[in-house]
Amino acid sequence: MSKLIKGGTIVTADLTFKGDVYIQHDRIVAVGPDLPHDADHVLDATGCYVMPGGIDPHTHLEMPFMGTYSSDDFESGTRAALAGGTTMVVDFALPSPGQSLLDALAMWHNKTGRANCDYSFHMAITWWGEQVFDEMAVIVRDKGINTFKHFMAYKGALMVDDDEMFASFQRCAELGALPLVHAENGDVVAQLQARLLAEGNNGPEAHAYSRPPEVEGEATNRAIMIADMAGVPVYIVHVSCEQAHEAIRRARQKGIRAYGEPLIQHLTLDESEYAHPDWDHAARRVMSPPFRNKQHQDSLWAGLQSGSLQVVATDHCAFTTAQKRFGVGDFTKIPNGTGGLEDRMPMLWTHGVNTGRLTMNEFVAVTSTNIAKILNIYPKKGAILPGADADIVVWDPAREKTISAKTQQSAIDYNVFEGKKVKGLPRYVLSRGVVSIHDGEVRTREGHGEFVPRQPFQAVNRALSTWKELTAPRKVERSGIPASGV
Ligand SMILES: NC(=O)NCCC(=O)O
Ligand SMILES: [Zn+2]
Ligand SMILES: [Zn+2]
Repeated sequence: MSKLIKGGTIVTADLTFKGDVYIQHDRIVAVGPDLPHDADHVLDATGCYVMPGGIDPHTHLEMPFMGTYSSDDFESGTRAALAGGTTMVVDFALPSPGQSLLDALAMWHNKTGRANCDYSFHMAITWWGEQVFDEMAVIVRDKGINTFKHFMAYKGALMVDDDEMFASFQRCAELGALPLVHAENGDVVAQLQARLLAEGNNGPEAHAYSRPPEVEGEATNRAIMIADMAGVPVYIVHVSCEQAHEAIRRARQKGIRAYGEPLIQHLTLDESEYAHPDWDHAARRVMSPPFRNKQHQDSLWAGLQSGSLQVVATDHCAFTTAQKRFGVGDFTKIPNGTGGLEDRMPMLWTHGVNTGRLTMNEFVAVTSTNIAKILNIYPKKGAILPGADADIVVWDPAREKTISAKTQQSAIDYNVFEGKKVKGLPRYVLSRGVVSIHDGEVRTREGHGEFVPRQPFQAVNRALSTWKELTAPRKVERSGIPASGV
């Protein structure tokens, strides 16, 4: 079965040119001007940009969290992803304390039977011991996972301490894996939460008061310094503020390989949402870190423009209004998380490309190609090249809509972007060659999604260990040692 995407402008992370894309089965086989018309299906891309499908490296589908499960599963979540131009998601396998990493991974694989697009996993390190140390090697060498997530927050649940993090980061360095970090100082958050509650501050706005930017900036800097001491690169998820961005920027200027991932929510929504008089409105926007002010947003945009931040994700972790109401009277019980999978690409195009904050090529870089390279799956993903998977979005810059929960794919009953107008939407979305969005209509295929294995890193980890070895502390050999003074 062959397909031809005809008459569009191909936009990649580094090139923009007129051309067609020829697909056979699930792969791109040719890219260039005026390719032959003999394909089984021709998709008209006139007036459109033909780009690599988006990759969202941060989702929590059907995640057990705060006494409930996030409400989008791998079916509705990947359907929402495709509707918005995202053709691959990377979710998190979360072992419970004491649980084998391999058992947790098997549990997460069991959730994916109805996935509509390709997916992969990060493995979370939620506890530490010899078993975890040993199983990390199996995860990397046999299970196709090269990233390990560490939560510095959620004290008493997912949080790990510095000791555990340093041990795990060193293991990542040995295995050619990349540590990911949720950087918030969980001890300080816990104290601030208790103080706010004691003062009678129990509404959703107190969630934001309990997680000021300093909590994130301190933890980000600590994670980066620990990674540097362990001799491993580090990827900071959901960077929301200048303090965290500044720590990443400063580290990068010193040659440290630190990556930063802002979310579309933090780029486009601000803290005023928590002051809304409607409790539900504010609680639906409770996530960690919380939304910030305009200065922090400007910092994140500047980071994407200058390259100090590399990836835009969603952290899609969707809870219904009924679930959010678990926290009426106690903001610490509001399940943390928001949706965004369907809206990431249209919102970033509208607020990034249409405003001149991002070029189209930068858009492709931060939604797809950069993370494909960081995760070691480029050019299978994140590229319009012969041999690449046919994960493609045909993007119509003139297509418009107003975001509404009534028309969304996500299973929840609201949308944090409700009422926002977007200009720039998919005309077609192909998931490994399957036309899943056809002229805006959803034609996803349940079970089509496949696990994408990822090989351990070679170049960066090897370069870092070579440098660490060269600069390691060495004993000074002395010829004459004076006798002890006693
Ligand atoms: N971000 C959030 O509030 N919920 C999802 C879990 C996490 O990433 O911290
Ligand atoms: Zn997080
Ligand atoms: Zn997350």
